[in-house]
Amino acid sequence: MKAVHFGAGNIGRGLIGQVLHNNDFEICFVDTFYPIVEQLNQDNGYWVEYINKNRTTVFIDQIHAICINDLQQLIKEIQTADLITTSVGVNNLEKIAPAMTEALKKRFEQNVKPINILANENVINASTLLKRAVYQELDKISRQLFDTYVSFVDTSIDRQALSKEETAKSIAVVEPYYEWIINKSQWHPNVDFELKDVTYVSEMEPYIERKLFIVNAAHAAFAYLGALFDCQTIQEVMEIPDILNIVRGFLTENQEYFVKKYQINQQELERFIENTLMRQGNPQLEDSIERVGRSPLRKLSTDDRLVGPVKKLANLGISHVNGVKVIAAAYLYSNPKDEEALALQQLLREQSALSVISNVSGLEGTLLEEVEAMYEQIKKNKELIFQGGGNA
Ligand SMILES: NC(=O)c1ccc[n+]([C@@H]2O[C@H](COP(=O)([O-])OP(=O)(O)OC[C@H]3O[C@@H](n4cnc5c(N)ncnc54)[C@H](O)[C@@H]3O)[C@@H](O)[C@H]2O)c1
Ligand SMILES: O=P(O)(O)OC[C@@H](O)[C@@H](O)[C@H](O)[C@H](O)CO
Repeated sequence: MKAVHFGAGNIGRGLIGQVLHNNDFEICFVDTFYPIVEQLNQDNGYWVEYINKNRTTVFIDQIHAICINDLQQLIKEIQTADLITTSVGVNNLEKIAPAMTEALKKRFEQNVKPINILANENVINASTLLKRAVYQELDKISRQLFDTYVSFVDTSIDRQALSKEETAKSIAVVEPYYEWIINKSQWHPNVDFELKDVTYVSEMEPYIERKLFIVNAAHAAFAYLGALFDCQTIQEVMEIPDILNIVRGFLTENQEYFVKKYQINQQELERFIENTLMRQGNPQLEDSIERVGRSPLRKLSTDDRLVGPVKKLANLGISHVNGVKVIAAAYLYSNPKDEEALALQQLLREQSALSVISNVSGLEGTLLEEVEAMYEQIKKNKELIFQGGGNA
């Protein structure tokens, strides 16, 4: 079988490519970054290195790659594909939609075999977002074809996937742990294979929310609090007890939401949180604040990992004091190499904090005032973030 995967970056190679390879797929990677396309074609594969004691490596073969602007080749690849997957970053889904749509339309001129499309991005319902972008490209007749033959299947993926350069080659570097959860209820009824080594569920919401509001929430909290105190890596931040305290408090607050909303067992959640913290603090990892804190406007948006859970807690009348601290710290994130961080700081120079927080995070009322007050406070004196009964 053949998969066409958009995005040959860290998780594309370090998780999706590897799992599909273990499912006997040949993979065509599609990317905008020519050097990785060239490398994959030169080697007909790539190396994955595990972050374990022996630094075990595995070579993933049956690989080739194309550039996304090579539309004729993309059409050929999608013509014979059994599965389409992505991991390009949420903000790039709209950018891949036109080429993907064009190639699928051509496929359906000759081949009406149904196909599943799985967008694997850190956002709630990434495939549904991609579907929206694809359908914007379609006229009424094509929509009917796509309704019949394409299923957009939401997923949640979890693995800390980095990469390193060795002898001018990019090697995927991953923790052994991973989770790839797929919404079975969206799987096309006439596609007769299932993937192994993944988890199928019938309801996606609790899983993607748990991933985003615990795993990614913790990560982002470490990144933005760490940046405030001039740290370089997540592992370095986790050595600071007062910061660890705030993040633990934030996760304990978020845990309450899961208990209330999904009646998930408290002890099970506590184990999940401890396991997350252990994974993120893995001393063999060196995960930069710059990577984990990338795109702060996305991470501060209304349904994402920081504001999403805090809004829900506020609506339920549950304590969210640590969440407010983390959001305020995120608003102070500045990094000249990150376009969104630059844009965020520019906004804060041009407008009042109240109006920026309201526009970027969609907050209003008391919660908006709480975040703004904390932002102003720690902007004057960052040590104040450790005051005020912040430990949940
Ligand atoms: N790295 C992780 O640990 C991890 C874990 C879980 C989920 N994710 C999610 O997976 C996605 C990818 O993350 P990553 O860490 O692999 O990022 P990355 O930057 O390493 O990889 C993204 C790849 O997509 C390519 N790309 C960008 N725009 C494109 C376009 N228009 N067409 C084709 N290719 C394009 C880039 O060139 C790059 O190779 C993100 O949504 C991220 O949130 C990452
Ligand atoms: O990829 P982002 O920018 O949404 O978030 C950065 C990290 O938190 C993320 O990549 C994690 O490492 C990953 O989601 C772990 O599964």
